[in-house]
This record gives sequence, C-alpha cells and structure tokens, in this order.
Amino acid sequence: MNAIEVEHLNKTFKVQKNRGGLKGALQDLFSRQYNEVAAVNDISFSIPAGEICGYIGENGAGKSTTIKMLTGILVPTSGKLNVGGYVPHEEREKFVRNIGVVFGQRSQLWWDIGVIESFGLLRKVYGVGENDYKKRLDELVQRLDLGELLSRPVRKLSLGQRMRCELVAALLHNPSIVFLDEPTIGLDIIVKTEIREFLKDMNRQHGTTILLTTHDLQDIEALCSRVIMLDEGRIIYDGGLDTLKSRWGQGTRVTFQFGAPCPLPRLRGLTSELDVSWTADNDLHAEVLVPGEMSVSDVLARVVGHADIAITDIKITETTTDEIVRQIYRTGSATAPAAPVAEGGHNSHA
Ligand SMILES: Nc1ncnc2c1ncn2[C@@H]1O[C@H](COP(=O)(O)OP(=O)(O)OP(=O)(O)O)[C@@H](O)[C@H]1O
Repeated sequence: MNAIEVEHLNKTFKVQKNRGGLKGALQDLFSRQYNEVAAVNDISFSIPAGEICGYIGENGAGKSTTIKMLTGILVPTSGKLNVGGYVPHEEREKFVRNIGVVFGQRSQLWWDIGVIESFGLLRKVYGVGENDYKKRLDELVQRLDLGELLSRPVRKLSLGQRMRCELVAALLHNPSIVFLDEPTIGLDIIVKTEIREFLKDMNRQHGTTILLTTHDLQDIEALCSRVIMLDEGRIIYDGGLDTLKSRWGQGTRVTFQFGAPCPLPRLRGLTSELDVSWTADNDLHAEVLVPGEMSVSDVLARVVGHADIAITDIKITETTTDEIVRQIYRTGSATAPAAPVAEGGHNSHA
C-alpha cells in the first residue's frame, strides 16, 4: 500500500517583473508584468507505507513547495496527489489528523507558554482523547528525555531542546505519515544523532512513513534507503542510496606513501591488467582510483609484498554520499555520467 502518491504534479508561481528606472517603476504601477516560475515541474513518485524517503536538492530546487502541497498548505497548479487516502488541500481538516509536520526553521509551539501547555492545546487541535494523549505523551517524553523541560516556556529552550519538543508536538496524535523539513538544521552532532535514532525507532515500532527533506546528507545516510533528488523542479534521481553510490561514485581512492622512490611506470606495470588509474605528485607518493565494481584488495595484492617497494603508509578513502551529491548538483542532470534512474516500483520523470 502506498502512503503517498504523486502524479504529474506541477506548481507554478507568478512573480511580478520589475522594470528598471523611474519610468519602469511608473509603468509597473499601471501595467504589471509577470514571469512564471515552475517551482515543481511534472513530478511523479509513490512512497510505500513504512518507508523513510529522503527528498533532497539544492536551494530553490522545489523541495519545500512539494512538501507544502503534500501537507495541503499549497494548492497544486495541476497533477494528482493522494496522501494517506486524502487529497491534502481538499480535505485539510480530516487530513491533518493523519499527518505530522516538522519545519526545522519554524516552530509550531507557542513561544511564551510552557511546553506542556502547548502540547495540551495541540491535543485539542488534533482531537486526541485524554487517555491516548497521556499514554503517547509519557512514551515520547521518556524517549526524548524531556522531563524537566515541560514546564519551561519555549523561548527559554536551546535549539536542541526545542527541536525535541517540536518532534513531540508533531507526533502527539500518532500520525502514520510524517513530513520533516530540515529537522536537524543547526543542531550539534549529539542532538542530531539522538533525533536520528528516535526517528529510526519510531519508524520501526509504528511503521511510520517519513518524507525527509534535508541538506545534511548524514541524515540521509542514517535514515533513508531511498532518495529522491530534485533539480529545478524536476526529479533527476529516484532510487536507493547504494545505486546512487555505484552509479555516481568515483570508486575508492587508495593513497600510498613510499619510504624509497617508486616511479609511476612501475606501479602502472604492476596493475596493467586492471582498469585503474594512477596519479603521483612525486616518486614517494602515489594515488590509485579503484572503480566501484572492483575490489580494492585486488589492487593492493599487486602492489604490496614486493621487496623493492617500501610502503610506509596506505590510506583508503571511499567517495562519500556528500561528494557524490555535490558532484551531481554541480554537473546537473544533462551532463550526468549516467541517465536518471528509477528503481522497481517507483516512477520518475526526468
Ligand atoms: N510563494 C512563492 N512565490 C514565488 N516563487 C516562489 C514561492 N515559493 C517558492 N518560489 C520559488 O520556487 C522555487 C522553489 O522554491 P522552494 O522553496 O520549493 O525550494 P527548496 O528546494 O525548498 O529550497 P531551499 O532548500 O532553499 O528551502 C524557487 O525558485 C523559489 O524562488
């Protein structure tokens, strides 16, 4: 069963054109001209119930606009949406009882009142029964270690404390689908790790579907098996992290430090049957790039163990997801080394 279904979704904004100079400003007063910005451009995907899916892209790629349509805040220009059995913007009141939303940059808590009072108000907004609320609150407060924070006003909380409270606020009504927009932004590594662990547990225990927007690819690595990547409003990748790494990753870089000169031709000769590429700054330091599909040990076995090659240090570096994604953003979809892919069951329009 799919928790989220998106078909040929579009959102276009009209943005007023500003003509330059005094004459232009006067003209603008009487006859306004507009440009159209296609923030989301014909995207289709579906997310099965219980999946944690990363939704990534550069600034302005269209992530927030998609989340706003999926949560019923914005009405699509065209296309079809179904989230948890509802069309979000048409059935907003019933729909919001099934979803949880956390916008890392904005708070849904009341700034000046105690956290627990905010939770009490949200209980009424979501129509949660007293007993269910108590049970759920106890579980969340214990899990996120909020005990002594409950009586404090939100304005007195640190960012990490506030973020933990935001999560509780979004989950009090036990939603089956949760949208997280930059939930770890600005947090230190300890709080980030706590939040990631919490989200993983929640997904495991309750089968919660999570759509996660983030610029922190460690969030994606820790939580998501699948990632959807946007560029200028279009999906340029929809698939597993592993596929992303094997398609786009440059493989593994092995760096050798030698105690005595070892010229590049000698090293190339040793690995002549392998499709690897060597580079060296000097005879004491060389690097070999091993493609993703090749085993690093095949290369090491050919270099290590020769009496005339004195290796003093070896460093092995994998291409990180961070580097891969940065490279894709840099090159854009048109010059990508591989065509955009959609894995089994997911639609993608590139
Ligand atoms: N209300 C609006 N009016 C006009 N243009 C808008 C509006 N909201 C978004 N846009 C434009 O739509 C495009 C997508 O914006 P969006 O905020 O969805 O991107 P994003 O991927 O969430 O970026 P970021 O990572 O910076 O939050 C941008 O070009 C943005 O300027």
